[in-house]
Amino acid sequence: MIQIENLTFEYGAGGFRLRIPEFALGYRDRVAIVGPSGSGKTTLLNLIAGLLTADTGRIAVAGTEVSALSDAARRRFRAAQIGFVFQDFALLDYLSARQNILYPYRITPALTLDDAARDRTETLAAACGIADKLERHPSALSQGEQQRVAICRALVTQPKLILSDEATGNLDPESKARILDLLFAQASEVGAAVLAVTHDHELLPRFERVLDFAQFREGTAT
Ligand SMILES: Nc1ncnc2c1ncn2[C@@H]1O[C@H](COP(=O)(O)OP(=O)(O)OP(=O)(O)O)[C@@H](O)[C@H]1O
Repeated sequence: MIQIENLTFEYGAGGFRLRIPEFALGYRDRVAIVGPSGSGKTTLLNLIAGLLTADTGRIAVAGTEVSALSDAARRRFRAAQIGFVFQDFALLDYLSARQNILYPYRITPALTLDDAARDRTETLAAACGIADKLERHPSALSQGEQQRVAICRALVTQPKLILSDEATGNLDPESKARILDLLFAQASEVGAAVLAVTHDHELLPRFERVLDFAQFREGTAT
């Protein structure tokens, strides 16, 4: 699902530099990313999603080289293939929770907003415990509720790749386990791969593999 070779990326000359010689994520894989704050975990997710562009090297997602696409094509590709739970949720406050969840359908002509998508919104919201909050706007929701809206939005399009940046960070332990169950259940249903940044070490046994960013610190990696 993801193939990375000789990736380098720098935030401007002299800025933080990420170098990953090789990384592969198979279809249906569930891999956790751990590592110190500031080690580049979010940067990697943004590169995979095409929100940042690598300086050198290759990132292929589902066989498509993301950096070779035009901006518009990359947006379409991301919306159709990738569900991204952002660390800061990235919700739009002028929209209700329901409209936020269905937002990918507004911005992606290739996605059809049909009854199935509306039903999935209800099902996901119920599974996340926010079914009665769907008409509220993000500013009237708690951090944990906003996070769950962001999770529903990432899953509603049934993406083949789920990128999650601390998707359970603002939740209590019981909710964390439940949300991870939901992410994995959704992933299994559509055969999706999961790549999840987490600081919750108790969740790591749930993943097949852990990518530790401590190894990339001095620009050396395996
Ligand atoms: N837009 C930016 N411009 C310049 N530097 C940036 C930018 N975004 C992040 N950085 C720097 O890049 C480094 C990696 O940041 P990143 O957010 O990828 O780390 P992280 O491992 O996800 O951290 P955390 O666990 O705290 O979320 C940090 O030193 C950060 O300050």
